[in-house]
Amino acid sequence: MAVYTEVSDEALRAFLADYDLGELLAFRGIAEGVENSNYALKTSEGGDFVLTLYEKRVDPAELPWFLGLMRHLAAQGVSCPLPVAGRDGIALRELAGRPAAICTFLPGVWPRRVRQEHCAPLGAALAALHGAGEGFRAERPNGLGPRAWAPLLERCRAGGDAVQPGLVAELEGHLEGILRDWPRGLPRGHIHADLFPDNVFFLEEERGTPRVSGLIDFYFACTDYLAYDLAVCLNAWCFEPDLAFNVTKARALLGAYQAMRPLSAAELEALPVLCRGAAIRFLLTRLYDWTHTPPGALVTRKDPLEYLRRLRFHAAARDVGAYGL
Ligand SMILES: Nc1ncnc2c1ncn2[C@@H]1O[C@H](COP(=O)(O)OP(=O)(O)OP(=O)(O)O)[C@@H](O)[C@H]1O
Ligand SMILES: N[C@@H](CCO)C(=O)O
Repeated sequence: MAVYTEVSDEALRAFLADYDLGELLAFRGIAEGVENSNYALKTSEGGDFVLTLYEKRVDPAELPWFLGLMRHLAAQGVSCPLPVAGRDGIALRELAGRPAAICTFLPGVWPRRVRQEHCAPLGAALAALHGAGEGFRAERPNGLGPRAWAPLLERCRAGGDAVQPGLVAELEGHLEGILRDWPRGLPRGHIHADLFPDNVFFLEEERGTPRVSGLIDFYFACTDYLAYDLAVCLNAWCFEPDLAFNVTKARALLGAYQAMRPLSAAELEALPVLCRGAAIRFLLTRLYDWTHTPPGALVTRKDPLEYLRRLRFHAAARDVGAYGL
């Protein structure tokens, strides 16, 4: 459930008076997502939009960077939400006491069950995203990169072993190895950093071939190793519901990505540790939410232990051969 801030009909109509979008025809809260409040809007002049009210976990000072990146990517042909400016040219505004922006609504649906056929289009879309990011000059450090992981684990220390006995010690062991092996000097650029299935929309083409129709939720985007984005996707897309790794999906994802941007020898060599890093990043943020969210809160907590299974898989991977290459 992700409508934390309620917006009244009157407040929304007053807000829209500053745009050239005509009359409000319909609006509804969107239940998905965990970070921000989202509403779908229909207006008489513009069609369909998404109104986002940025909740506590997004730093308002960073919003111009995210919106600027989305504007840049859209101008480069990436299908991503395009921030819509008011009549004064400003897209980032305030509504119900929160920073707020209207963006274009993207067609398609995200895959509830990832099939092998989704993975090649995903790889191509990721490579296109990385190419399109070139030329956006401002950088944003990855606030959930390697330097953040030890402090996050520390904050989970008190509650971690209640989730699974021995969890904190096991994670300390993994983290030490990840930080020791973390690569230096890989190609960098702007990465999405959270490209999970619920952030990628598809339209089904004839004969069941899916086509990516849009990428959303750029609020973890940052400037980091490009191959780390692939590691995030390998974790999020290539494990089955029983947490078995699906090497065919990985091969499709990596093959389509490499057809557009071949990985260097150093990136290939680093892939297993990048995957370990991506797994511990999501494990730790999930563990933090799991141990710090009061029962009955609106936020849907995600299972951190799914990422422990992934982490163990990557830790056992000797080299890139484990990913089908
Ligand atoms: N531009 C868009 N076009 C169409 N639907 C959108 C758009 N932006 C958001 N949505 C819808 O809103 C839902 C939640 O959006 P989003 O994933 O950005 O939420 P969030 O709370 O910011 O993020 P998180 O996934 O991190 O919880 C999406 O699953 C999608 O259904
Ligand atoms: N994609 C994240 C949540 C929100 O970014 C996860 O699954 O843990």
